[in-house]
Amino acid sequence: MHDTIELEIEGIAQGGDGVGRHGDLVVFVTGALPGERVRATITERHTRFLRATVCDILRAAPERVEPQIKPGDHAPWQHIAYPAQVRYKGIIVADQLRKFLPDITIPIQPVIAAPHPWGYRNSARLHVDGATLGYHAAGTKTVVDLADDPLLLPALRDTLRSLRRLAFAGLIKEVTLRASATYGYAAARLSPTPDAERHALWRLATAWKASTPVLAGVTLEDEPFVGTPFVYDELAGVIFRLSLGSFFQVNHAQAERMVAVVRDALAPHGGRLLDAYSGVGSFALPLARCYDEVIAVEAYQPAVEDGRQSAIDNQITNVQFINGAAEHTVAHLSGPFHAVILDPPRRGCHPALIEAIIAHAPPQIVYISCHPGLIGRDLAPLLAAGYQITFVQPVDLFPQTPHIETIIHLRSVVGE
Ligand SMILES: C[S@@+](CC[C@H](N)C(=O)[O-])C[C@H]1O[C@@H](n2cnc3c(N)ncnc32)[C@H](O)[C@@H]1O
Repeated sequence: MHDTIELEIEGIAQGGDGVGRHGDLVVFVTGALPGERVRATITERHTRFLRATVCDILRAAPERVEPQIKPGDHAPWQHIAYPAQVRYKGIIVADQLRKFLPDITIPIQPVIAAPHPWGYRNSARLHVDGATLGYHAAGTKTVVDLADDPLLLPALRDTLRSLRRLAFAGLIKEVTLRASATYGYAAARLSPTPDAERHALWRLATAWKASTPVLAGVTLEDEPFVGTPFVYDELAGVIFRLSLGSFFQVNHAQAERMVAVVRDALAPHGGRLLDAYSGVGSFALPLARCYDEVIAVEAYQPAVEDGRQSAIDNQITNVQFINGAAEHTVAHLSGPFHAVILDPPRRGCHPALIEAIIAHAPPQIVYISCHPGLIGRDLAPLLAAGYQITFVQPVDLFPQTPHIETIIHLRSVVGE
């Protein structure tokens, strides 16, 4: 039997929970908003804090709205009006920076809000359990059926609707979808169950493609299977070839804005740019015209192949893609670099990469974080090496969720 407590919610935490107090303890309450009084069920007890989940809202905040998706794990902030989501994301970034860098006054720009708070996602990864097709419930492997997902672009909603009409049970355990935001079509990747027969999978993929006008192809894992294995999408004036497994920002409109922010931040351009964790070259290729040479380092081979092919397709000749782990590769590159972009995955930058960047001593660095809690850890050695933050620009790539993308520009003040 879990205990319940009543409390006032006074703040918002990294990760999206409301924050209140119970006696001397801080309480992180999932589903609660600042300004609310709630009754909450305690789910975890620690020495200095508790975790809890809202069970009754005794006084609702004016920002609270009716959720669109039930159950709601897939869009954990959908109960917050969109302008308040944007405001809270700004507060979270500011709090995290203050926590890790308390002695530095940091200019934080207002969060760039998304133009479409719903219907923006260009990719999805769904799981299959028997005849249930859906997403994992938060922190579990339980597959929750979501008849329709309003976070997705229309091409993905159509593609999923037609898959639901087919007999996929027992054949597949996972489906990855990618849509082209520019051209309005999709491709899919199936992960088969161990017992699935190839011919049965082929019949499923063929029937799915034939009954879905916007579905251009289906791969079996990474193997081309039916139709095209690629999606083409245009970003910042470059047409990208995208394999199903390559990273590409899920929110196309906001990805355009990110490229513009990074390009403007790095002006004046010229010389050599290093794009570490480059993916398919979402920054490297659009910025190629601003530099004499761009070196893009990426660990995932299919993304490197996509990047190289996109460079050829777009007649970009001054970008070199290197397939390798950035932490092993960058130290061996010959410099100088006039600017560096660091856009690591959620776990942040490898310390060996930060060391290698410091050794190259580029005058400017753009660090892009998708985890505000790690910004301080990754930036501390750069600040100690003589870089200063010139500005911080949060961008909302993930409406209806507490995830935040933050662009940080640093300039070397060594020798100034
Ligand atoms: C957040 S994504 C950024 C990709 C790209 N900058 C973009 O905006 O599309 C991080 C990328 O880092 C790659 N990656 C992960 N670990 C890596 C490593 N150790 N070295 C190089 N690349 C890595 C991932 O495959 C992914 O493409």
